[in-house]
Amino acid sequence: MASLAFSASIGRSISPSNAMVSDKFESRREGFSLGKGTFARKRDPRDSMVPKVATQAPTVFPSLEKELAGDRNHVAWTSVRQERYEGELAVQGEIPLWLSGTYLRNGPGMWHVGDYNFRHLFDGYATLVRLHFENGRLIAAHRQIESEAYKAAKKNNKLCYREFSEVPKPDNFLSYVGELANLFSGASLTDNANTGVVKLGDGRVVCLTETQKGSIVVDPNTLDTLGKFEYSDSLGGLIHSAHPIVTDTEFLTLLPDLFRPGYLVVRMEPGSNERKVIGRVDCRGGPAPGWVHSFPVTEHYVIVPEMPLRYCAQNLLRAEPTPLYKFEWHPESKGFMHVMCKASGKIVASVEVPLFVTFHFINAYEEKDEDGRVTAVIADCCEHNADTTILEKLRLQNLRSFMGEDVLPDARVGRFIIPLDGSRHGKLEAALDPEEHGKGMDMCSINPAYLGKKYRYAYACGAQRPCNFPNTLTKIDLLEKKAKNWYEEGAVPSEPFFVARPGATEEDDGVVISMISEKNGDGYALLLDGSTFEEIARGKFPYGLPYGLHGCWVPKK
Ligand SMILES: CC1=C(/C=C/C(C)=C/C=C/C(C)=C/C=C/C=C(C)/C=C/C=O)C(C)(C)CCC1
Ligand SMILES: [Fe+2]
Repeated sequence: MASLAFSASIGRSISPSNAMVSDKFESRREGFSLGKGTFARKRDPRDSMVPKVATQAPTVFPSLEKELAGDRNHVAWTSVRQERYEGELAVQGEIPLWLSGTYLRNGPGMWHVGDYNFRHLFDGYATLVRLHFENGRLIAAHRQIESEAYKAAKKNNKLCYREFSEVPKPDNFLSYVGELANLFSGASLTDNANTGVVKLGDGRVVCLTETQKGSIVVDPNTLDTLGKFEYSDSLGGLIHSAHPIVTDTEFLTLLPDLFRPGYLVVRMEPGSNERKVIGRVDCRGGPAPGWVHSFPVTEHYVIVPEMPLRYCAQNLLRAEPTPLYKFEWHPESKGFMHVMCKASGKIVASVEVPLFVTFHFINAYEEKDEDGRVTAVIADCCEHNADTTILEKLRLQNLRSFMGEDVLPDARVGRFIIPLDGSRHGKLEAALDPEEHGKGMDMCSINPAYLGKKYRYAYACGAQRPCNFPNTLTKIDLLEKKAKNWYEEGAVPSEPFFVARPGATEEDDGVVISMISEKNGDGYALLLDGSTFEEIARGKFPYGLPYGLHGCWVPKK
């Protein structure tokens, strides 16, 4: 397939009213050459207009838009146009002068190799986006992460590693046998670090996914891939939680044990690559540990969720995806919450809870009585009403076929109440009426100063129905049990990320950053006031970016 003819006028300066200045481009999008390999894809009628998008003010293609059915070509679910970009964004509104630093957001942004299109949102090759705020100005950049999986796909023009749902096709039986061996050793698993990005206490910035080998160090200024983050311990295992708890003083994560169902709770110090075991939790139900995409902590405890949606060794081996991918729903195995003391590794509570499905914990804290004794742990999460269908809804075909029907399954802020008095059961209830946020709830953040502590506010994506994906930015007030919602028709916002104002004393004194993929193919970075939840500024990208998952903040030194 031919690469698109590429306008020669790249790397030029244009006026800020044209949405960017001093833009640096490299290879051009789908059907584009990336280094040696060519990622060729069927030509999109809009590709011919790419140079316009890159060099002019917001470009809408009204007649073309009408011709395209539904949201088939929503930019949120379309591979990123080009491998990298950097430029200053024209800003409407005012960026607070105190906002000084870099927001990084990671996510799967390229969903094809050659002519082959991936099927699931989580399969895409990682696209890292950077928003640098300084003196009221906003410089944006994006770049593909150079994982082995991405480089091999570019070089060979085919999928070479096992992604979330995609499996490379073995050329013959012998290579299939080899492939099985590779699976057991982990060699065939992807290192496509497409899920999150964290800043460690020592300043290193690491992109992550659920395979341990997919821990990749990047330069937050240039977005260069610096190399693998190699864990120097011998704890082994192939997978870990995609969301470690990272503070200036520690890195905590969970390593699921698929052979002897359970989890290792491990800790790593800043400056070190060695994880040390705090303790182990044995599963109480099921043939395998529950999927732990994330987990919460309090000041003194690590909470280990045992979700009835469990890893499945047979599904890991399959060539074709099953409805729940590498997982299986085992309601008979029940759901549990375990509480481990961070200092001793002892389990202080292990309770059965109602069935649940969650990917993202919001926060947790210790509830105390009037004498200051801890009586319970409260853990909040984005809970999908114990329904796994959200995984299927996140298939690209479903995301790309929105025709106005309301197909997003309901979700809520699930609040676990875990008593520490030896009770055998814990509770799970909605922390507020889910109607407040349109019964959509995922992709959450809090003020990081409240991590593990009693808190009042959470930011997340909710729903304005009908929709097929969370389409609002939502501020949840857990005290008043109310929500404020930001919504723009047809827009797909990414996870709202809270940055506190230096010196703030109120929990919600700061800004919320999100990136918006618009219906017309455009996109912008959005700043909302953390308290009023009103827009304070937006910076328009030269073209819309695909949806992204999780981010982190790197303050200016
Ligand atoms: C690559 C392999 C795996 C990878 C797992 C990955 C990449 C998991 C990523 C999970 C994510 C991004 C979950 C996000 C959830 C967001 C939701 C529910 C949003 C809802 C909106 O309404 C394993 C499967 C671990 C195994 C082998 C290989
Ligand atoms: Fe996540």
